[in-house]
Amino acid sequence: MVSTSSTSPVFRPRRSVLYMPSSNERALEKAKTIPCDGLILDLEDAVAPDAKPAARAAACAAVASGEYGNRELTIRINGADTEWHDEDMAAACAAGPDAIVVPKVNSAAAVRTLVAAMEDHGAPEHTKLWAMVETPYAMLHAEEIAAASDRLTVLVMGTNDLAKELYAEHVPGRQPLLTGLSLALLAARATGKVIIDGVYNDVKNEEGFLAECQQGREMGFDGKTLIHPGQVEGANTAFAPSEKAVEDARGLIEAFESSTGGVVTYNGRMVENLHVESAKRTLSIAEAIEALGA
Ligand SMILES: CC(C)(COP(=O)(O)OP(=O)(O)OC[C@H]1O[C@@H](n2cnc3c(N)ncnc32)[C@H](O)[C@@H]1OP(=O)(O)O)[C@@H](O)C(=O)NCCC(=O)NCCSC(=O)C[C@H](O)C(=O)O
Ligand SMILES: [Mg+2]
Repeated sequence: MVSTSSTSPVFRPRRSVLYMPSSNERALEKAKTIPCDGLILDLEDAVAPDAKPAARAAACAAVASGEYGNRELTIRINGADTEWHDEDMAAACAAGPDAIVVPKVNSAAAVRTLVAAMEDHGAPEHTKLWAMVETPYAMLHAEEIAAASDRLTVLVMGTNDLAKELYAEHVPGRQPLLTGLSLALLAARATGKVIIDGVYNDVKNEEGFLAECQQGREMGFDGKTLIHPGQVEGANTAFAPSEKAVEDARGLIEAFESSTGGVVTYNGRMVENLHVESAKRTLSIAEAIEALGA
Protein backbone atom coordinates (compact mmCIF):
# COMPACT_ATOMS: atom_id res chain seq x y z
CA MET A 1 0.00 0.00 0.00
CA VAL A 2 1.51 3.31 -1.04
CA SER A 3 0.67 6.22 1.25
CA THR A 4 1.47 9.88 0.70
CA SER A 5 0.10 11.37 3.89
CA SER A 6 3.47 11.88 5.53
CA THR A 7 4.98 13.67 2.55
CA SER A 8 2.12 15.76 1.15
CA PRO A 9 0.71 19.06 2.41
CA VAL A 10 -2.94 18.98 3.49
CA PHE A 11 -5.04 19.14 0.33
CA ARG A 12 -8.57 20.54 0.30
CA PRO A 13 -10.69 19.48 -2.67
CA ARG A 14 -12.26 22.35 -4.65
CA ARG A 15 -13.64 20.31 -7.54
CA SER A 16 -17.07 21.92 -7.45
CA VAL A 17 -17.69 25.41 -6.06
CA LEU A 18 -21.30 26.48 -6.45
CA TYR A 19 -22.50 30.10 -6.63
CA MET A 20 -25.91 30.94 -5.36
CA PRO A 21 -27.70 34.23 -5.02
CA SER A 22 -27.85 34.97 -1.28
CA SER A 23 -31.25 36.54 -1.95
CA ASN A 24 -32.63 33.09 -2.92
CA GLU A 25 -33.87 31.45 0.29
CA ARG A 26 -34.76 28.22 -1.46
CA ALA A 27 -31.28 27.87 -2.94
CA LEU A 28 -29.66 28.61 0.44
CA GLU A 29 -31.73 25.83 1.99
CA LYS A 30 -31.14 23.38 -0.85
CA ALA A 31 -27.38 23.97 -0.70
CA LYS A 32 -27.20 22.19 2.66
CA THR A 33 -27.66 18.88 0.84
CA ILE A 34 -25.83 19.51 -2.45
CA PRO A 35 -22.60 17.44 -2.63
CA CYS A 36 -20.36 20.30 -3.75
CA ASP A 37 -16.94 20.96 -2.22
CA GLY A 38 -17.62 24.65 -1.73
CA LEU A 39 -20.29 27.33 -1.88
CA ILE A 40 -20.08 30.98 -2.88
CA LEU A 41 -22.94 32.90 -1.28
CA ASP A 42 -23.22 35.72 -3.76
CA LEU A 43 -23.93 39.36 -2.98
CA GLU A 44 -22.65 40.66 -6.33
CA ASP A 45 -24.00 40.03 -9.83
CA ALA A 46 -26.73 37.54 -8.92
CA VAL A 47 -28.39 39.95 -6.48
CA ALA A 48 -30.48 42.97 -7.54
CA PRO A 49 -29.55 46.33 -5.95
CA ASP A 50 -32.73 46.51 -3.84
CA ALA A 51 -32.14 43.01 -2.49
CA LYS A 52 -28.51 43.57 -1.42
CA PRO A 53 -29.05 44.42 2.28
CA ALA A 54 -31.34 41.43 2.86
CA ALA A 55 -28.99 39.15 0.89
CA ARG A 56 -26.05 40.32 3.02
CA ALA A 57 -27.92 39.44 6.20
CA ALA A 58 -28.98 36.05 4.78
CA ALA A 59 -25.41 35.15 3.75
CA CYS A 60 -24.05 36.02 7.19
CA ALA A 61 -26.84 34.07 8.88
CA ALA A 62 -26.05 31.06 6.68
CA VAL A 63 -22.41 31.16 7.82
CA ALA A 64 -23.46 31.48 11.47
CA SER A 65 -25.92 28.57 11.15
CA GLY A 66 -23.22 25.92 10.95
CA GLU A 67 -25.63 23.88 8.79
CA TYR A 68 -23.48 23.45 5.68
CA GLY A 69 -21.40 20.49 6.89
CA ASN A 70 -17.86 20.28 5.57
CA ARG A 71 -18.56 22.36 2.46
CA GLU A 72 -16.16 25.30 2.24
CA LEU A 73 -18.39 28.32 2.83
CA THR A 74 -17.53 31.66 1.24
CA ILE A 75 -19.24 35.00 0.68
CA ARG A 76 -18.74 36.97 -2.54
CA ILE A 77 -19.00 40.64 -1.63
CA ASN A 78 -19.52 43.54 -4.03
CA GLY A 79 -16.48 45.10 -5.70
CA ALA A 80 -14.32 47.79 -4.13
CA ASP A 81 -15.71 50.45 -6.47
CA THR A 82 -19.34 49.94 -5.43
CA GLU A 83 -21.51 51.57 -2.77
CA TRP A 84 -22.06 48.19 -1.04
CA HIS A 85 -18.45 47.13 -0.66
CA ASP A 86 -17.61 48.55 2.77
CA GLU A 87 -20.74 47.26 4.48
CA ASP A 88 -20.36 43.88 2.78
CA MET A 89 -16.74 43.65 3.90
CA ALA A 90 -17.56 44.57 7.51
CA ALA A 91 -20.44 42.10 7.69
CA ALA A 92 -18.51 39.27 6.03
CA CYS A 93 -15.53 39.77 8.36
CA ALA A 94 -17.83 39.59 11.37
CA ALA A 95 -19.51 36.43 10.03
CA GLY A 96 -16.14 34.70 9.51
CA PRO A 97 -16.71 32.40 6.50
CA ASP A 98 -13.89 30.24 5.17
CA ALA A 99 -13.18 32.95 2.63
CA ILE A 100 -14.32 36.31 1.36
CA VAL A 101 -14.47 36.30 -2.43
CA VAL A 102 -13.81 39.69 -4.01
CA PRO A 103 -14.67 40.35 -7.65
CA LYS A 104 -12.54 42.24 -10.18
CA VAL A 105 -9.27 42.33 -8.27
CA ASN A 106 -6.85 44.05 -10.62
CA SER A 107 -3.59 44.70 -8.78
CA ALA A 108 -1.31 43.77 -5.90
CA ALA A 109 -2.19 47.11 -4.28
CA ALA A 110 -5.87 46.14 -4.36
CA VAL A 111 -5.05 42.84 -2.64
CA ARG A 112 -3.11 44.62 0.10
CA THR A 113 -5.99 47.09 0.64
CA LEU A 114 -8.46 44.19 0.94
CA VAL A 115 -6.25 42.30 3.39
CA ALA A 116 -5.80 45.48 5.47
CA ALA A 117 -9.59 45.93 5.54
CA MET A 118 -10.02 42.32 6.68
CA GLU A 119 -7.55 42.95 9.49
CA ASP A 120 -9.20 46.29 10.45
CA HIS A 121 -12.58 44.55 10.63
CA GLY A 122 -11.16 41.76 12.78
CA ALA A 123 -11.78 38.90 10.33
CA PRO A 124 -10.83 35.63 12.04
CA GLU A 125 -7.57 34.06 10.94
CA HIS A 126 -9.34 31.15 9.22
CA THR A 127 -11.08 33.59 6.86
CA LYS A 128 -8.99 33.79 3.70
CA LEU A 129 -9.20 36.04 0.65
CA TRP A 130 -10.19 34.59 -2.71
CA ALA A 131 -9.49 37.03 -5.54
CA MET A 132 -11.53 36.94 -8.73
CA VAL A 133 -9.44 37.66 -11.79
CA GLU A 134 -11.76 38.66 -14.59
CA THR A 135 -10.40 41.58 -16.57
CA PRO A 136 -7.67 41.90 -19.22
CA TYR A 137 -5.68 44.05 -16.77
CA ALA A 138 -5.87 41.32 -14.11
CA MET A 139 -4.67 38.71 -16.61
CA LEU A 140 -1.63 40.84 -17.36
CA HIS A 141 -0.92 41.34 -13.63
CA ALA A 142 -1.99 37.91 -12.36
CA GLU A 143 1.40 36.97 -10.92
CA GLU A 144 1.69 40.10 -8.77
CA ILE A 145 -1.94 39.74 -7.65
CA ALA A 146 -1.39 36.12 -6.63
CA ALA A 147 1.87 36.91 -4.82
CA ALA A 148 0.60 39.99 -2.94
CA SER A 149 -0.46 38.28 0.30
CA ASP A 150 -0.35 34.92 2.08
CA ARG A 151 -3.96 35.53 3.07
CA LEU A 152 -4.91 35.25 -0.59
CA THR A 153 -5.17 31.50 -1.10
CA VAL A 154 -7.32 31.07 -4.21
CA LEU A 155 -7.69 32.74 -7.62
CA VAL A 156 -11.16 32.43 -9.14
CA MET A 157 -11.61 32.92 -12.89
CA GLY A 158 -14.44 35.23 -13.92
CA THR A 159 -14.88 34.15 -17.49
CA ASN A 160 -18.15 36.02 -18.11
CA ASP A 161 -16.60 39.35 -17.24
CA LEU A 162 -13.39 38.46 -19.06
CA ALA A 163 -15.31 37.63 -22.26
CA LYS A 164 -17.28 40.87 -21.91
CA GLU A 165 -14.15 42.99 -21.48
CA LEU A 166 -12.42 41.28 -24.41
CA TYR A 167 -15.51 41.71 -26.65
CA ALA A 168 -15.12 37.94 -27.09
CA GLU A 169 -17.73 35.28 -27.90
CA HIS A 170 -18.48 32.26 -25.70
CA VAL A 171 -17.54 29.42 -28.05
CA PRO A 172 -16.89 25.69 -27.51
CA GLY A 173 -13.20 25.23 -26.70
CA ARG A 174 -12.95 28.82 -25.33
CA GLN A 175 -10.27 29.81 -27.84
CA PRO A 176 -10.73 33.57 -27.20
CA LEU A 177 -10.14 33.10 -23.46
CA LEU A 178 -7.21 30.67 -23.55
CA THR A 179 -4.46 33.28 -23.23
CA GLY A 180 -6.10 34.75 -20.12
CA LEU A 181 -6.83 31.35 -18.60
CA SER A 182 -3.21 30.30 -19.15
CA LEU A 183 -1.74 33.51 -17.72
CA ALA A 184 -3.83 33.12 -14.56
CA LEU A 185 -2.87 29.44 -14.28
CA LEU A 186 0.82 30.24 -14.66
CA ALA A 187 0.48 32.89 -11.94
CA ALA A 188 -1.28 30.50 -9.56
CA ARG A 189 1.24 27.71 -10.05
CA ALA A 190 4.23 30.07 -9.84
CA THR A 191 3.00 31.35 -6.46
CA GLY A 192 1.59 28.13 -5.00
CA LYS A 193 -2.06 29.22 -5.05
CA VAL A 194 -5.19 27.27 -5.88
CA ILE A 195 -7.04 28.28 -9.05
CA ILE A 196 -10.67 27.55 -9.89
CA ASP A 197 -12.05 27.74 -13.42
CA GLY A 198 -14.98 29.95 -14.49
CA VAL A 199 -18.66 29.06 -14.88
CA TYR A 200 -20.50 27.41 -17.77
CA ASN A 201 -23.68 29.40 -18.43
CA ASP A 202 -25.70 26.98 -20.57
CA VAL A 203 -27.09 24.97 -17.64
CA LYS A 204 -29.09 22.57 -19.82
CA ASN A 205 -26.15 21.64 -22.07
CA GLU A 206 -24.56 18.72 -20.22
CA GLU A 207 -22.30 17.68 -23.08
CA GLY A 208 -20.86 21.18 -23.45
CA PHE A 209 -20.42 21.48 -19.68
CA LEU A 210 -18.56 18.16 -19.38
CA ALA A 211 -16.29 19.08 -22.28
CA GLU A 212 -15.42 22.35 -20.54
CA CYS A 213 -14.75 20.51 -17.25
CA GLN A 214 -12.39 18.17 -19.06
CA GLN A 215 -10.63 21.08 -20.71
CA GLY A 216 -10.23 22.85 -17.36
CA ARG A 217 -8.91 19.67 -15.74
CA GLU A 218 -6.44 19.04 -18.56
CA MET A 219 -5.19 22.64 -18.36
CA GLY A 220 -4.49 22.18 -14.64
CA PHE A 221 -7.34 23.94 -12.84
CA ASP A 222 -8.15 22.60 -9.36
CA GLY A 223 -11.89 22.72 -9.96
CA LYS A 224 -14.72 24.69 -11.50
CA THR A 225 -17.13 27.32 -10.29
CA LEU A 226 -20.72 26.32 -10.99
CA ILE A 227 -24.12 27.98 -11.19
CA HIS A 228 -26.55 25.05 -10.94
CA PRO A 229 -26.81 21.93 -8.72
CA GLY A 230 -27.05 19.81 -11.89
CA GLN A 231 -23.41 20.67 -12.64
CA VAL A 232 -21.97 19.38 -9.35
CA GLU A 233 -21.66 15.68 -10.11
CA GLY A 234 -19.94 16.24 -13.46
CA ALA A 235 -17.38 18.58 -11.90
CA ASN A 236 -16.76 16.23 -8.96
CA THR A 237 -15.96 13.43 -11.38
CA ALA A 238 -13.94 15.50 -13.84
CA PHE A 239 -11.66 17.04 -11.20
CA ALA A 240 -11.08 13.83 -9.20
CA PRO A 241 -8.48 11.25 -10.20
CA SER A 242 -10.24 8.29 -11.85
CA GLU A 243 -9.91 4.79 -10.33
CA LYS A 244 -7.60 3.94 -13.19
CA ALA A 245 -5.42 6.99 -12.48
CA VAL A 246 -5.16 6.03 -8.80
CA GLU A 247 -4.26 2.44 -9.66
CA ASP A 248 -1.71 3.68 -12.18
CA ALA A 249 -0.19 6.09 -9.62
CA ARG A 250 0.18 3.30 -7.03
CA GLY A 251 1.76 0.94 -9.55
CA LEU A 252 4.15 3.60 -10.80
CA ILE A 253 5.34 4.49 -7.29
CA GLU A 254 5.81 0.84 -6.36
CA ALA A 255 7.76 0.17 -9.56
CA PHE A 256 10.03 3.15 -8.90
CA GLU A 257 10.55 2.45 -5.20
CA SER A 258 11.38 -1.22 -5.76
CA SER A 259 14.04 -0.35 -8.34
CA THR A 260 17.60 0.70 -7.63
CA GLY A 261 18.23 3.21 -10.40
CA GLY A 262 16.98 6.74 -11.09
CA VAL A 263 14.85 5.70 -14.03
CA VAL A 264 12.56 2.68 -14.67
CA THR A 265 9.79 1.77 -17.06
CA TYR A 266 6.22 1.20 -15.91
CA ASN A 267 3.61 -0.08 -18.38
CA GLY A 268 6.07 0.76 -21.15
CA ARG A 269 6.52 4.38 -20.05
CA MET A 270 9.68 5.98 -18.71
CA VAL A 271 9.37 6.89 -15.02
CA GLU A 272 11.64 9.35 -13.24
CA ASN A 273 11.36 10.99 -9.85
CA LEU A 274 9.22 13.82 -11.24
CA HIS A 275 6.59 11.30 -12.36
CA VAL A 276 6.63 9.81 -8.86
CA GLU A 277 5.94 13.28 -7.43
CA SER A 278 2.95 13.69 -9.77
CA ALA A 279 1.71 10.21 -8.82
CA LYS A 280 1.97 11.07 -5.11
CA ARG A 281 -0.02 14.24 -5.74
CA THR A 282 -2.70 12.16 -7.47
CA LEU A 283 -2.89 9.87 -4.43
CA SER A 284 -3.11 12.76 -1.98
CA ILE A 285 -5.98 14.28 -3.97
CA ALA A 286 -7.79 10.92 -4.00
CA GLU A 287 -7.21 10.49 -0.26
CA ALA A 288 -8.51 14.00 0.49
CA ILE A 289 -11.63 13.39 -1.58
CA GLU A 290 -12.23 10.09 0.22
CA ALA A 291 -11.79 11.81 3.59
CA LEU A 292 -14.28 14.50 2.57
CA GLY A 293 -16.86 11.82 1.75
CA ALA A 294 -16.30 10.13 5.08
C1 LIG B 1 -29.31 29.74 -13.48
C2 LIG B 1 -30.48 29.77 -12.52
C3 LIG B 1 -31.13 31.16 -12.54
C4 LIG B 1 -31.51 28.71 -12.97
O1 LIG B 1 -32.55 28.75 -12.02
P1 LIG B 1 -33.83 27.82 -12.11
O2 LIG B 1 -34.43 27.93 -13.49
O3 LIG B 1 -34.71 28.13 -10.94
O4 LIG B 1 -33.23 26.36 -11.96
P2 LIG B 1 -33.98 25.04 -11.68
O5 LIG B 1 -35.45 25.20 -11.76
O6 LIG B 1 -33.40 24.02 -12.60
O7 LIG B 1 -33.56 24.70 -10.20
C5 LIG B 1 -33.79 23.42 -9.67
C6 LIG B 1 -33.63 23.47 -8.17
O8 LIG B 1 -32.29 23.82 -7.84
C7 LIG B 1 -32.24 25.01 -7.05
N1 LIG B 1 -31.11 25.81 -7.52
C8 LIG B 1 -30.94 26.33 -8.72
N2 LIG B 1 -29.76 26.96 -8.79
C9 LIG B 1 -29.20 26.81 -7.58
C10 LIG B 1 -27.96 27.23 -7.04
N3 LIG B 1 -27.10 27.96 -7.77
N4 LIG B 1 -27.69 26.87 -5.79
C11 LIG B 1 -28.56 26.15 -5.03
N5 LIG B 1 -29.75 25.73 -5.50
C12 LIG B 1 -30.06 26.06 -6.75
C13 LIG B 1 -33.58 25.70 -7.34
O9 LIG B 1 -33.90 26.54 -6.25
C14 LIG B 1 -34.49 24.50 -7.48
O10 LIG B 1 -34.76 24.01 -6.18
P3 LIG B 1 -36.14 23.27 -5.84
O11 LIG B 1 -37.19 24.24 -6.25
O12 LIG B 1 -36.07 23.01 -4.39
O13 LIG B 1 -36.16 22.02 -6.66
C15 LIG B 1 -30.03 29.42 -11.09
O14 LIG B 1 -29.48 28.14 -11.14
C16 LIG B 1 -29.10 30.40 -10.44
O15 LIG B 1 -29.53 31.43 -9.92
N6 LIG B 1 -27.81 30.09 -10.43
C17 LIG B 1 -26.79 30.91 -9.77
C18 LIG B 1 -26.55 32.20 -10.51
C19 LIG B 1 -25.44 32.97 -9.88
O16 LIG B 1 -25.18 32.85 -8.71
N7 LIG B 1 -24.76 33.80 -10.68
C20 LIG B 1 -23.67 34.59 -10.23
C21 LIG B 1 -22.38 33.89 -10.36
S1 LIG B 1 -21.82 33.62 -12.01
C22 LIG B 1 -20.63 34.86 -12.19
O17 LIG B 1 -20.99 35.97 -12.07
C23 LIG B 1 -19.19 34.44 -12.37
C24 LIG B 1 -18.19 35.55 -12.66
O18 LIG B 1 -18.35 36.70 -11.92
C25 LIG B 1 -17.98 35.82 -14.10
O19 LIG B 1 -17.76 36.98 -14.47
O20 LIG B 1 -17.94 34.84 -14.86
MG1 LIG C 1 -17.78 38.46 -12.85
